[in-house]
Amino acid sequence: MSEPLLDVTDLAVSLGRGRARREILHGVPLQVGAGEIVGLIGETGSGKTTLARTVLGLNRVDRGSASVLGTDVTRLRGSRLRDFRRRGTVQYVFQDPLQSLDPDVLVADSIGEGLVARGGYPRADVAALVSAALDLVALPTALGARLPGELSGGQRQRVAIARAMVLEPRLLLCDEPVSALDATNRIQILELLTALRRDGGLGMLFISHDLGSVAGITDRIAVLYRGEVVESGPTAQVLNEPTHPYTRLLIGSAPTLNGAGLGRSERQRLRALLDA
Ligand SMILES: Nc1ncnc2c1ncn2[C@@H]1O[C@H](COP(=O)(O)OP(=O)(O)OP(=O)(O)O)[C@@H](O)[C@H]1O
Repeated sequence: MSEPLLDVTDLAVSLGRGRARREILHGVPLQVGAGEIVGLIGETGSGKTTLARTVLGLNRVDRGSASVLGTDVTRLRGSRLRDFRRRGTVQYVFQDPLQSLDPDVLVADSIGEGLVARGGYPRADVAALVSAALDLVALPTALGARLPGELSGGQRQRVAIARAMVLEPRLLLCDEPVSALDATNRIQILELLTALRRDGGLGMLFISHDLGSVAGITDRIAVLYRGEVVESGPTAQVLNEPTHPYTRLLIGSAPTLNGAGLGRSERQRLRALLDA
């Protein structure tokens, strides 16, 4: 890999106030290269979203760094952080597209919002770029005249992706982007994300609790367990030769990945190993 798009080194983050404050990430390493899709897999509460939010500059860190194209986002404050966000180099796609789409704002205006905030685009250019972004996610321009509530779940997720892509990001943080979708939409959105990566140097961090849904599209996988990356490597290697009990448990719990799945006693044995 040449210089990584995202280079996270020894990242430690604490959250919460007062006596409830505790360390969530304990020295995490993670890299995403240009044109690469990296899966960040872990159970609920393992710290996946915390890591993504830190890459957006939303969390203070205890130690370590999170560099995007050589800029350590964790050190940016005030106007430098606002400039970084406005540039749109890193974009976030949520599990629930309604988190990024205002229900009272027309789809086209939602998609164009980031361009307007960036400034310097005549109205006609915004409209053309919004139309191109809708086309990129295989939606008709006419759909821009609707409200998010007038779309299907799959269409809404496409709009959320268009809203991210219109800013020509270099890195897309996809946080469980298909978890709320039915099987058909899930496959279509995964295909769309794979195509977006193919067409340029876009890197993606694909966050999921479900190894099965990311195995097919990721180049590499990092397994996050209780705030630590316990295993990482090329996807095939992680799937075929898992070294950590938690990874073995994940693979065993995804029957589509290994045929039969793990028996109950083997699952119990691995859980006991983890709890030891
Ligand atoms: N603002 C906050 N203040 C205190 N604790 C927090 C805060 N945000 C998250 N946490 C805690 O940090 C831990 C990690 O949360 P995070 O959302 O990063 O996990 P996750 O792996 O993304 O989980 P999920 O798959 O359920 O989204 C959890 O124990 C959560 O309760």
